[in-house]
Amino acid sequence: MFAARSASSILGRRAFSTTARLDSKVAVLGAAGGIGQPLSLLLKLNPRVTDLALYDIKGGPGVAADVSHINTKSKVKGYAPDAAGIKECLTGAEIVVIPAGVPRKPGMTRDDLFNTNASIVRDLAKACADHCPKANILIIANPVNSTVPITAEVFKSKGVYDPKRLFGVTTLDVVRASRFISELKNTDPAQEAILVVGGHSGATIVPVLSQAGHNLEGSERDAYVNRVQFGGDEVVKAKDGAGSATLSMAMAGARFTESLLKAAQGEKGVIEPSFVDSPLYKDQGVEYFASNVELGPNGVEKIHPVGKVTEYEQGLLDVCLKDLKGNISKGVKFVKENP
Ligand SMILES: NC(=O)c1ccc[n+]([C@@H]2O[C@H](COP(=O)([O-])OP(=O)(O)OC[C@H]3O[C@@H](n4cnc5c(N)ncnc54)[C@H](O)[C@@H]3O)[C@@H](O)[C@H]2O)c1
Ligand SMILES: O=C(O)C[C@H](O)C(=O)O
Repeated sequence: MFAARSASSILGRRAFSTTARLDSKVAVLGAAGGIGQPLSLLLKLNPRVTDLALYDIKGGPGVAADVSHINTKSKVKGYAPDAAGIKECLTGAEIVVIPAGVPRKPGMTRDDLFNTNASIVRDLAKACADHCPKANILIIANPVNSTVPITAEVFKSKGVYDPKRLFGVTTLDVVRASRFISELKNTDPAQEAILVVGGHSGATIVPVLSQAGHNLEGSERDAYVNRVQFGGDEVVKAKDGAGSATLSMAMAGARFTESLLKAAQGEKGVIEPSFVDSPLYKDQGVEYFASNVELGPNGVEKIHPVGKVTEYEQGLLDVCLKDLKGNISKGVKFVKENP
């Protein structure tokens, strides 16, 4: 079990169980990409995953052959981009993780990816609705604030939408928020649980530091919030044209998948932040919102409210809600106009 122990230490506070009680097929769409490859590796190391199905428009079978040599029990299969390939890949999947899509280059916003990624996600969502309508769908492809509504609209149009099973993966924002505060406070980042709410881009990412008992003031607070909101840009800039966060995102995606599997296998009290179809701000016209979500055997079990915020955090939330509304309606409109 060397591999499993290594993975648990990679994932910090979330240690893997060594006993899987159910068959759990996980499919990765975009498996040969910068995120897809390390994510597939981490999923191969997770004993809760019994079948790993790896699909990409290019290179899925190669990644699968490579990962399949790792001496953990799960079966691995790679799929080529044809109708039979995606059908077989998705059939029986309990979880589908979607990092397929183009990443940012310096100077771009996530919204600049919309024109390319909207149709990629729409088409993959159609395949999921056709071949695994009851699977939990985890959207990593950006802009998440729009690609989640796109997926929902596709599922609605096919009459199989279950709001409890669609998740925008915002875990990386929480991972960053805990890491960045630990750098300021000299604490163990694995023990820091900073709530991050809203969405997944710039001003829609709202860290609620006050609830974690940390008090930052003035320019230090502003710099912290800015770093959490624009952590993705830090990586895009450092990679200098070679893409965006891949390794930290793979860790975050593997952590979210592990949490869903734990909850599906009966563990109680599993909570992860996620961008979901949420009642919290529907009265303000915001249909999807990220907050802490308790996971269960049927996906979303309970959506936690944001809770008490400071006046400063409320100001961040107000800006977030305005931006989110536009991002969401852009995704909805796209599917209506390009079904
Ligand atoms: N949610 C987050 O926190 C988060 C974090 C990092 C990156 N991302 C996003 O994830 C996406 C992927 O990033 P990356 O660095 O892995 O990019 P990448 O270009 O390295 O990989 C993308 C992969 O998707 C594949 N692909 C493209 N179209 C496809 C299709 N129709 N079907 C199947 N596969 C397809 C490509 O062949 C490629 O292998 C980007 O949109 C990026 O912005 C999101
Ligand atoms: O910044 C990006 O474009 C990728 C991702 O959304 C991130 O937060 O790292």
